[in-house]
Amino acid sequence: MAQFVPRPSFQIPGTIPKTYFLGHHHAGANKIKTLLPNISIILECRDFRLPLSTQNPSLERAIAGRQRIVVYTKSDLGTDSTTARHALKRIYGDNAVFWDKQKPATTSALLKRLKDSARTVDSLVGVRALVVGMPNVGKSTLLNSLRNAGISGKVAKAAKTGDQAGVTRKIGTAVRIVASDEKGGVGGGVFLMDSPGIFQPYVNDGETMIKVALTHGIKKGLIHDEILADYLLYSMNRYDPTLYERYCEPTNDIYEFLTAVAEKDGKLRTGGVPNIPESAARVLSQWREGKLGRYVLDDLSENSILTHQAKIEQPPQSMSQAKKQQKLERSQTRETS
Ligand SMILES: Nc1nc2c(ncn2[C@@H]2O[C@H](COP(=O)(O)OP(=O)(O)OP(=O)(O)O)[C@@H](O)[C@H]2O)c(=O)[nH]1
Repeated sequence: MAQFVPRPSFQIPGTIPKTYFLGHHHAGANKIKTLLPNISIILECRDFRLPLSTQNPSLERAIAGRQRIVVYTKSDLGTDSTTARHALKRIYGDNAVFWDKQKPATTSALLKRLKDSARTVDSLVGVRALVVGMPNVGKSTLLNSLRNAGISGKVAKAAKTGDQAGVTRKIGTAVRIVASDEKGGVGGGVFLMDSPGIFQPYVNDGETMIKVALTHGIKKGLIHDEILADYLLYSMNRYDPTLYERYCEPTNDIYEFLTAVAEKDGKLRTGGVPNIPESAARVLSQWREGKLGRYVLDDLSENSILTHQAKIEQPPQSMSQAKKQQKLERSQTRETS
C-alpha cells in the first residue's frame, strides 16, 4: 500500500469569522483596566492545547509589567511530552504553570505561590489576585478549585462554570481563597476575583478562529462542525494518523472519515445512510474529551513562537483600525497645512 501523505496545509474557508468581540468582552476589558491598580497578582489562563492561540494580545498589553502567572489550563487534554512544556517555560520560566482540575497537586502548587505572596506583601487587606483569559479556558473552574483547596471545610462553589464560551459575563466579587493569619492562614490572606472571558478584538487568521472554536472558545455553531472536524482530521494526520485507527485507515478525505465514524458509532439515517452532521458532532465531542488524542494544536517550534511574540507586540491592524488611522492622519495633515 502507498505511504499515506498528510495534507501539507489546510484550506481556510472564506466564511470563517475574524472576530468574536462582544459587548461584555469590551465592558470586561475596561473594568479590568480600572481594577489593575489594586491587584497584586494576575493569573492569566490559557488553554494548554492552544498556548499561543488563547493568548489575547490586547489583554497582554493591558497587563504588561504586572506580576503575572501564566496558567496553562486543561493540561490533562494536552500532551504529556515535556517538549511543549519546556518551550513555554523558556518564555516565562517559573511563571508558566500547567494546571489540571483533576490533579489537586497542580492546584496546591499554585496556591502555595499565592500564599508565598501573602507572606511577602505588606498588606492588612491581603493579596488581591485576578483571573483573566479568553472565553472557556477554565478561569472559573480554577477559582473554585483554589477556593476549595485554600479554605478548610466545605465551601460553596463561588463561580458558575460550563463548557461553552461566555458563562461568566461580569467581573465577580473578590472571593477569599486563603484565610488571614489570625484565622490560621497567611498574612492578610488572599482574595481572588473572576473575570469574563475576553476575546481579542480582531483575529487576523481564520486558522486561529478554527482552533479556538474547536476548544469551545467561541459560540457553538459560528463555524460549521464539518469544517472543524475537517481541521481536526488535518491536525490528527500531522500529529499521528493512528489516533483514529479505530474508525478507518489514514485519509485526507473528511467525508470518508465521517462516513467511517457514522458506520462504527451508529450515526446513521433510515436506510443506513451516514448522518454526516451527527458524525462531525461526535468527532468533536470525542476530541474535546481527549478521546481522539491529547496533543497541542499550536506549533511550538522556536520560529513559530518568535513569529507569534512579534505579532503580539505589533499586532496587524484590522480593516476598521486601518481606516481610522488613515482618517486621523488625513485630519492631522489638514490641521498642519
Ligand atoms: N478536562 C478539563 N476540563 C477543564 C479543566 N478546567 C476547566 N475545564 C472545563 O472547561 C469548561 C470551561 O470552564 P470554565 O471555568 O467555565 O471556563 P471560563 O474560562 O470561566 O469560561 P467563560 O465563562 O467563558 O469565561 C468547563 O466544562 C470545565 O469543567 C481542566 O483542567 N481539565
